[in-house]
Amino acid sequence: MANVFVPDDIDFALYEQETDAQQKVREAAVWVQELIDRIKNPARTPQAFMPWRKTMGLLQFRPGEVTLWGGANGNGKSLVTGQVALSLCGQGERVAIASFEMKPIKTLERMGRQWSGTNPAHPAYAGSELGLKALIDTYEQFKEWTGDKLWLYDQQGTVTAKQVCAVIRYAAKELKVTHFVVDSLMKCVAGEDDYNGQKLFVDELTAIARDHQIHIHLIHHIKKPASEDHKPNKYDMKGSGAVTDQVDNVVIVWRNKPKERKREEGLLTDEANFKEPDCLLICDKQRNGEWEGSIGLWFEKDSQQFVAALGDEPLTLYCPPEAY
Ligand SMILES: Nc1ncnc2c1ncn2[C@@H]1O[C@H](COP(=O)(O)OP(=O)(O)OP(=O)(O)O)[C@@H](O)[C@H]1O
Repeated sequence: MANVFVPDDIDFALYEQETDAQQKVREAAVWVQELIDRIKNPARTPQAFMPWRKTMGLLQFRPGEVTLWGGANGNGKSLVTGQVALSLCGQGERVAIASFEMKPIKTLERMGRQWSGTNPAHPAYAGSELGLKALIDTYEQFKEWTGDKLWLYDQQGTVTAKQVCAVIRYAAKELKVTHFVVDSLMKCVAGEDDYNGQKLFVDELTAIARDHQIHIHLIHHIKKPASEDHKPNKYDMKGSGAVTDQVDNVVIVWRNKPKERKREEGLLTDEANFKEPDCLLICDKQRNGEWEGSIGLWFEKDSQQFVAALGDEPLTLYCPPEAY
């Protein structure tokens, strides 16, 4: 299974130093030369995208940037970012996840379902020797596939911002990780009203991302909305407003509870089920990209995946999206 690294095994103190001051003032000609070089040699830099073909080209997870993933409790932030992480691995990226809310085994249980596209607890497998063998084979493949692609940091509860930054530096330097997922911001600071702590932490994350040329995905909660019908935006984030100012991208995961209510009440028509997504990814900021907007997704329960249209098969996450 994926590599798990724990605080007891590694001396993270070695990675606690502040980011070195960078040489900040340089003549513009240095960068103009870089533009000339790019024109002369427009070699395509590797790009990291979201897993769905319909999202290709809309939002990129660029090296040196931080993406803030926001949403209310239970709205699917961990599931979406887990699926994105698997897809990034499929695109050749090396990903580490530090969830201070969920144990690695639980994170991997969900990601295993997403990767295999199936629910191992499905009654179809029960009592079937062939079914059991197929499942074990699939999970053996999952284990092998994750080997040089996926790492999980094993520590739950509250940590200090300094510790988290050290873990990310370690992962970038020693494990050559290119994407780091932190779940979630509030576990890394003193509290919801610790505005300065939040600002300093996110500032440090942007510096680490830039210095190590990795992408950091930071999960964050929104303030309790007045109604679940409200589609949040970047101003609904908990804590300091500076957080959204500092990050490069903001994506909000909104679960369509009004649709779920209609279904429970027997009022959801086939047409509405087809037209209305189960989840919206609302991109409310993309500093270095032109697109902002919403992406509708449907929840596929067995695989715990989000798919692009009602009835779509789960995605093959071990391939890059263009291969689907
Ligand atoms: N759009 C959806 N439709 C149906 N079920 C959903 C949807 N989104 C999430 N869920 C369910 O909600 C559960 C919680 O999802 P998840 O843990 O990803 O939320 P979260 O936003 O990370 O929550 P928290 O903020 O509490 O960590 C999932 O196990 C899934 O079953």
